[in-house]
Amino acid sequence: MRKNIVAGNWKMNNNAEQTQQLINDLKTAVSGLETETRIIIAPTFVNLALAQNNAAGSSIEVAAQNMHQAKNGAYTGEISADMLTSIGLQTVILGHSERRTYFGENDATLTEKVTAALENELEVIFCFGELLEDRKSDNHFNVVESQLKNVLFNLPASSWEKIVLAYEPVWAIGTGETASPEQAQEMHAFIRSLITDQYGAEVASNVSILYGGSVKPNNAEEIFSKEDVDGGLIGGASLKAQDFTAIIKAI
Ligand SMILES: O=C(CO)COP(=O)(O)O
Repeated sequence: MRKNIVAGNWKMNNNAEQTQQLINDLKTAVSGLETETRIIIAPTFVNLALAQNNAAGSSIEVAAQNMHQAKNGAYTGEISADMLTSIGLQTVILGHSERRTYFGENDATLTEKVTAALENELEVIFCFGELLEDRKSDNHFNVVESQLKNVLFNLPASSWEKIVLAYEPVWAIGTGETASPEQAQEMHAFIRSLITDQYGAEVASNVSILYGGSVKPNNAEEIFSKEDVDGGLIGGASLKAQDFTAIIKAI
């Protein structure tokens, strides 16, 4: 079911003490909020169980930033879907551009990861988006279309209940440069039209499509006001309780 979501991707930030502190601050900040918006935070692997314990009883959900596609085995340093679900997690972020750029993840690996996550009944926040050169060469729609088709469009329609999309133009991540609300809406409408063509209007209208890339308290409201933008995946601004809360309130 399509829902507004504000998710914080903490990336490689916050040690155990900082994780506890930020969650405590967030809990206080969101406790009085009358909101239907789902609030998700994605701390680093080593602090997931701690975060899960700290967030218990609040409206804050905890997600992982990544997982390995194999069930288990000789993959030093990796984490499986089963390990995530075993500590009560329900959601994993997959396909972030930093994973693609620095760790060589591609459509083939991501297809395996999405399949493994869904087999373990994890919800997937699937990230994708074009590079600056793609946008400059007017190739951004083609890039996004192939990223979605190659990984997600072989899934059965029923799997889409467990998919959240996060459009993150790479040129807007951590740069302070956001897509304009119009650029975000244009791409989100295009994404929804692709899903309509492949799966029909019902599936398309039920998918939450988040925007990510330099969302801040001062631009969130305008971006979120667009019809096909169902919230955001927030990096830097999710590391401060006050900023993250302001973004949640902007929905
Ligand atoms: O990558 C992002 C979220 O996954 C966005 O990061 P910033 O909000 O820091 O640009």
